[in-house]
Amino acid sequence: MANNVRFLRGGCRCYIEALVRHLENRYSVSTKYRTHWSGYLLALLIMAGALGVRLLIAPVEAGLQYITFFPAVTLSVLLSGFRIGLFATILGALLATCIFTPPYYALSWATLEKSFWSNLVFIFDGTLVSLAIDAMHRYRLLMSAKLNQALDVSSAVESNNRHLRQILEHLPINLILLDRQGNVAEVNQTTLQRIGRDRDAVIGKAFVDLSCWTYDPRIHGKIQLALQLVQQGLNQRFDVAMSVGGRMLPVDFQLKPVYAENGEITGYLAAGVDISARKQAEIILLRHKTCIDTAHDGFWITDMDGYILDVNQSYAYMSGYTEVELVGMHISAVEANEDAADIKAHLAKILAQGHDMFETRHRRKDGHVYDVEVSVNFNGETRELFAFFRDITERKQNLAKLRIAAVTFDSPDGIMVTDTTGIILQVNRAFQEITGYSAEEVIGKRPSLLSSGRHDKTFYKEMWTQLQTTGYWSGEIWDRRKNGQIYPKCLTITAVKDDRGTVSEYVATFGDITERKRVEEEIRNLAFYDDLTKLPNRRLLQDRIEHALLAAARNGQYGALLFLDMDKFKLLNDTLGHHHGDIMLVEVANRLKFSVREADSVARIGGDEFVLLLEKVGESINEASQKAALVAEKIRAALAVPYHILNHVHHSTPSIGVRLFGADDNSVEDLLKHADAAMYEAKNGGRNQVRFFDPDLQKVLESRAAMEADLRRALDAGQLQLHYQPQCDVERRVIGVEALIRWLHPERGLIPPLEFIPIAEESSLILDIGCWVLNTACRQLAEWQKQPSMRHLQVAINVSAHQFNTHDFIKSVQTAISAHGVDATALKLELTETVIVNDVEAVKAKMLVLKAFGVKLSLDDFGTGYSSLAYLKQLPLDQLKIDRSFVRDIATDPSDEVMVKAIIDMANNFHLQVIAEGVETGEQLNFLKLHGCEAFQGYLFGRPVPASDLNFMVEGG
Ligand SMILES: Nc1nc2c(ncn2[C@@H]2O[C@@H]3COP(=O)(O)O[C@H]4[C@@H](O)[C@H](n5cnc6c(=O)[nH]c(N)nc65)O[C@@H]4COP(=O)(O)O[C@H]3[C@H]2O)c(=O)[nH]1
Repeated sequence: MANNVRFLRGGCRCYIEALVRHLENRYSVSTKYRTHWSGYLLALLIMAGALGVRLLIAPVEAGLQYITFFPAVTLSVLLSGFRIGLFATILGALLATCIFTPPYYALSWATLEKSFWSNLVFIFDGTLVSLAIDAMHRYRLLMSAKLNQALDVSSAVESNNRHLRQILEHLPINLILLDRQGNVAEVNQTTLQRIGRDRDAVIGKAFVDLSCWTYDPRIHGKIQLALQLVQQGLNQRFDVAMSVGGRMLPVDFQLKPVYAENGEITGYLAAGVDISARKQAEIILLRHKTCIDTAHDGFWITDMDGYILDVNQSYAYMSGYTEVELVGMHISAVEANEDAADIKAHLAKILAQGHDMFETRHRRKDGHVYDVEVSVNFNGETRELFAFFRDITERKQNLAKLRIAAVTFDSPDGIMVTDTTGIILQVNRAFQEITGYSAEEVIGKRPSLLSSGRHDKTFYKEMWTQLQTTGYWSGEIWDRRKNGQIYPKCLTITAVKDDRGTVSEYVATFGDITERKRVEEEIRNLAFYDDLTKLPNRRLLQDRIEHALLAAARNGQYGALLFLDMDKFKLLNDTLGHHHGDIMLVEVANRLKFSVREADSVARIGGDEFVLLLEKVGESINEASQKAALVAEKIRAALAVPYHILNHVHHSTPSIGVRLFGADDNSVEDLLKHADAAMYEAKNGGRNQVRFFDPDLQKVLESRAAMEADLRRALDAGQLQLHYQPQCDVERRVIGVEALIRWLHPERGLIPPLEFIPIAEESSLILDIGCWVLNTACRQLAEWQKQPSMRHLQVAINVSAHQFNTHDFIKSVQTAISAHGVDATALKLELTETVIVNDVEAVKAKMLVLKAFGVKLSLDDFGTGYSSLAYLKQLPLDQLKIDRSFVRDIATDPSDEVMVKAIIDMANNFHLQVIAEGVETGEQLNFLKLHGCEAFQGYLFGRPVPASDLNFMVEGG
């Protein structure tokens, strides 16, 4: 039972809930509603209720049964709509038929028929009522919906306005509405809050006078201008700083006119946006841009294809292009190491890995290439490449320098680095090799460790003083190796300065110059010593004389210069050869060295000329002369001892000239010249002698030297001539001539050969002159041989010993003969006895060759020399010439008479022709004829004349 009650209660509650929902639906604002089962149930209940009430108040036969159901139908329509109303109507018709149509409470076909018209009317009415009520209901609903809709719109507008106002009030924009005069008409809350004023305090105030502008005249000006322009209908935009709570807020204001519907300007709207964030962003952007622009490094942005989009000033400066030129340029225009294909590949690599850092080289606008270090990043958002460039040319150069420095440090020169106090910091391998000390042994020590002790404190003090003042010292120094050996080194010390110019280290570079010194010594020996005898040469002698002169001036003592020349040395050289000559010179040098003191100097100044320098030989001129004479004599004696040279015994003596010198003398050259002059004097005086210098002699020698110079020029200038002196037979017929040289000096006139031939003999000039004479005489002979009257003449020419002894003398004679085409038998060479003084065999051999050509040989000046008769026997001579000194006094001096007779006899014995020269008188001629002389030469027959004059002489008889 309880369960049944609970079930019923539950069912009722469900039904009631359903009913409520039904009614809610029914009276909802919606114009639609759905027919629900609860509506049918409700209609049943209402119909049942109406039936119950009818039956309670009246019996079934009371009639008006349809009125019973009419209100129920109406209620059902009202509550549940047309369909339910129709349902209630049909239900009412059925109930009325069944209950109120007799027989009551029965439903049959008959009752249905009986109540057909009543039911039809009822159903028609019910349907009509249902339709009417439903239509009314629907109309109400529609009206109500429309009303609701209208109500909704107006409240939404109001709400929107409120909302909008709220938004405008609190929008973070300063909104200020101005009237036409520029006074504030309305202002939003944001602005009021920002400027810290009430609305009332602001409304009506001039916009330009608002306190937020901080009375800055520039801001006022800006606003005034904007107001003026906006009044002309132009929109304005300006940035101003608003004072907000004590700080300045940047605001971007837009001022626009507000128009009425008729297009008239009714006021202006000023809308200010807080741009502090933007400004901040701009500042940050500016900072970044400034950073990039002012960065020392170059910077650019490129697209992914390598075209430059932006570039900073540093890169522009670096590349030499302007920023404008660079923008749009492709990387390949500045890249020097990579070509376009390489760049493309490199860009792809950077895009793949997002970044890269590398070194390359860029080309400046002027073509100059420089090294750069590149750091590049790919920005995925902008799809751009950001690259920084650093010019590393200097760094590279520094690296190169460092490498060079490292190589230099590894150089064969020793290097030592010390700090400023002289403590050794570093040494290189060469240092260790040269000094013998390892790096560990010297680092931390002082360079004095290497000192040899050869230099005193002053030396090192001066070195450091120079280093400190100039930062550099260079010189030679003696140091000691670890093994104790002292060696010379060439040292350079350089002060190294830091960036501030303060000395930070000293670098000493040195080389072991032991070998160089040795070579230098060798060169010095070559330069200052004679290679053959190892004696000082002229240069060193001059140096020593200079010192001796200074010493003489200081100590007041005299010194002496001995100039000596070996007599007949040239002869030895020419006859036995230079090797013999050299051996003799070495012997002479040794004898000289043994003959003088250690302090004295012996020098060889050329050929066979030696000079001895004796210092401190006396305080007075007398004492000095005596001592010098003693030494000179000692030397003369020592050098006069015969020389044994390679199985030959050579006799030679010196001629010695002495020049004393004292405090008054100062010219080295003069001293040497004077000693040389004295030596000549000794030579001229008969050789093997000692002579002291005589000033007059000096003059003679000087004039000889001048003449030698003139003579040298004379040969080329054609100043030499040959004159010819006739040689006659007993019938006084000219059988030949002697060619005699003449010098036609342009200033001094005709110079006889005795004045210049001896000078030429002393130099090699005699060879040139001899060659000229030989050729000139041959040319003349050739001329005469063409003339019948002269053809028989024999031409004699003088040949000096020097000329005869030259190795090519024979060749020169042969050449002259064939060159001029002369008959060699007409050529006669007059030789002096000096030719045959030494190597008789060699002279003989030469003579034989000459004779083989047909050339005749005559021995000139016979009787004046040292000729031995043995020579006469051996030599293939044709003629002897009696010297004119014998002929001159032939009549007065009995010894000359004997001499001439002896010569003629000897010639006859040796089957030699004989000719007498210098025949001036008939007496002399007769004497000579009487004693068998058959040829004559002398003024008696004719003086030497030019060739042209000789023709007359011969032809004229
Ligand atoms: N007082 C005097 N003198 C006479 C007489 N007859 C000839 N003389 C001179 O005696 C010299 C003879 O020549 P020499 O004995 O070979 O002596 C020559 C010869 O040794 C040398 N000489 C001349 N020409 C040459 C030459 O071409 N070559 C060489 N090497 N020496 C030459 O110069 C020397 C001197 O030559 P000159 O002055 O020409 O002197 C010549 C001649 O002029 C005379 O009757 N009385």
